Amino acid sequence: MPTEAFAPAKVNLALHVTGRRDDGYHLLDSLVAFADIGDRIAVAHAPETRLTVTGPRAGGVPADARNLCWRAAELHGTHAHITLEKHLPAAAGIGGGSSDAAATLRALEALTGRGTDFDPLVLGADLPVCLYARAARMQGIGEALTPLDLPPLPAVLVNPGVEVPTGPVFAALPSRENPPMTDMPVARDRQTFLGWLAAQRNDLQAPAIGLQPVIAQVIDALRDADLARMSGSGATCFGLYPVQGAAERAAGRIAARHPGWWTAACTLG
Ligand SMILES: C[C@@](CO)(OP(=O)(O)O)[C@H](O)COP(=O)(O)OP(=O)(O)OC[C@H]1O[C@@H](n2ccc(N)nc2=O)[C@H](O)[C@@H]1O
Ligand SMILES: Nc1ncnc2c1ncn2[C@@H]1O[C@H](COP(=O)(O)OP(=O)(O)O)[C@@H](O)[C@H]1O
Repeated sequence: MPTEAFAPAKVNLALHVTGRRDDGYHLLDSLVAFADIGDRIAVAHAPETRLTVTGPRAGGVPADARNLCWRAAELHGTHAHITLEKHLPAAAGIGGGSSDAAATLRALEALTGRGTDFDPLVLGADLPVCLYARAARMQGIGEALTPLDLPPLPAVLVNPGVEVPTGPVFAALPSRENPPMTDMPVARDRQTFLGWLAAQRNDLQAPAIGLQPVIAQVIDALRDADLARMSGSGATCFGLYPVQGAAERAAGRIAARHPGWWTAACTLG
């Protein structure tokens, strides 16, 4: 019987780059939320590690040891047949590979009863938050997490179909020492929260637009949202809407105008 796990899309609602370590990794101050859409993982015992990638976004995703799911299983020390049903675009700033690896580890724990006994950072800076899989403030290079309660946020995610590798976007930052997020208000009603969020930033947005100018068109396509911003190192952008129906209508409009883009309505929280 395979054991299944959900790999939700990760969205950086704000992402401040506050410094750089001696090893080149950047210090972050980020508000991370998770969507109710994502990839699906199933694992079953097997004589050796095997990966099958299926689903609408399987194209181009490696099905070998380059895949973070495969590496997660090897580090867990379990031979498994992993099935990855890919719904999220890859190299898109929404943690596809990291969330898949985290879901693989959750599924392997359920299958074997054994947890993760290695430092998840070896699989990437986004692994700790993707293992947590709930809204959090993320600091350090990604290892320091503070849990948060967010109001449910109806949203649209839009990706223009260009892959943006993370390293080159960090390398294109004009400044590596920027102010951290301001203190989040204690009241977490939607209006107060959105007012605060609008005053935060994604420091990777301008360098990513420099590398892929189409990202500016994506933000423009989301101009009727209460707030539109890029997630992670891009190119996926999110727009926040007052209610789910408004998000679904906006997603429909954007998909009709830009049939080549990946567009999805969801709720973040
Ligand atoms: C930028 C973020 C924000 O959540 O998201 P994505 O755009 O990847 O979704 C993450 O920090 C990405 O995490 P992850 O994708 O796991 O990155 P890693 O594989 O560890 O690193 C890829 C490359 O990004 C740069 N990097 C990453 C994280 C960090 N704190 N500082 C960095 O400088 C390094 O050049 C590194 O070689
Ligand atoms: N499970 C996976 N899903 C998608 N891409 C993966 C996966 N494992 C490894 N990769 C590789 O990692 C690269 C970054 O993908 P991804 O983790 O989705 O990006 P990001 O870090 O921007 O969210 C891709 O180009 C792909 O080749």
